[in-house]
Amino acid sequence: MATDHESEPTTNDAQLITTDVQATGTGRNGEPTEPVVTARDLDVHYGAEQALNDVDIDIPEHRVTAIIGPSGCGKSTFLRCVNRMNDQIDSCRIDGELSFHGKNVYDEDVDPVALRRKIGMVFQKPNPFPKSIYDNVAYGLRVQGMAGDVDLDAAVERALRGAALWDEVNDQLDSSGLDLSGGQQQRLCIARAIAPDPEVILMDEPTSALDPVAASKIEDLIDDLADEYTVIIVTHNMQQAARISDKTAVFLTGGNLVEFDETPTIFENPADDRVEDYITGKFG
Ligand SMILES: Nc1ncnc2c1ncn2[C@@H]1O[C@H](COP(=O)(O)OP(=O)(O)OP(=O)(O)O)[C@@H](O)[C@H]1O
Repeated sequence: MATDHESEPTTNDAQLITTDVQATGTGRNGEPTEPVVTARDLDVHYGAEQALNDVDIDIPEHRVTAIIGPSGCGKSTFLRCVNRMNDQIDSCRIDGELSFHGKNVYDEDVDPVALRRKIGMVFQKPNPFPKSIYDNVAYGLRVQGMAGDVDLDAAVERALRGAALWDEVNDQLDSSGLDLSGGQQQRLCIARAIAPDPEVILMDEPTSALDPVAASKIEDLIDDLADEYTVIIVTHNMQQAARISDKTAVFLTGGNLVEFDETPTIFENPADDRVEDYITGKFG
């Protein structure tokens, strides 16, 4: 599948991408990787309430990064900062830096719509539109003004294959997306997110509304997606984080990121006692 890395950047892409970022991690194949999403001194407030406190993190490309922590510690807030979904919350104030390829996404010259083409999102509850399966997947391309530039049928098929749904729906593309099972609906939402060929996919508890079989299919899919995309997933399920992620970030109360490391290290040998207490169930 052709990726954005291979295509010429558009003006909007150029506003988002700089190359002055150092390689800091290693990918699944052991090769050095660049951070794709970086936070520095990131503070988020809703009115007077602080939701994130001085967060620093470098999220590597083509890996699955899990964000875990107790309820209210700021996991979803962090995720929403990455593609500026918090813009829609009037009381939300962001200080510090949240960068995508070294460019602060909150700079005035960043277009949030172009940013969200590069950084797609999948939510907790499957939320297909009351449209056909085909139109659900084509939606992202149409809204981004890309539908005239690509072979739409091929792009829809590629996204449905990428979301491991094509074999189940290829003979019913005109049926409503709402008629699919919950797990299929969530894979349809993943197809919708990957159709515009983003670099990063944000997932906010994408399996918590699904039965175990459907959840397991999504977990397998997330593993495959990391070959092509950088995945950042918020999950309440620590076993899930341990199963599917390469790196894990642990946020604790007060919106503090207390530890970020390779997932086996976090679960088997965390540096911070509070993380050990949290993952062994002593609190949270
Ligand atoms: N739209 C909002 N308006 C005001 N306060 C908010 C808003 N969204 C979140 N908060 C507050 O910010 C803090 C962090 O919330 P957030 O949803 O990011 O945490 P979380 O770790 O994702 O929680 P959960 O695991 O329960 O989903 C909480 O105190 C929450 O009440």
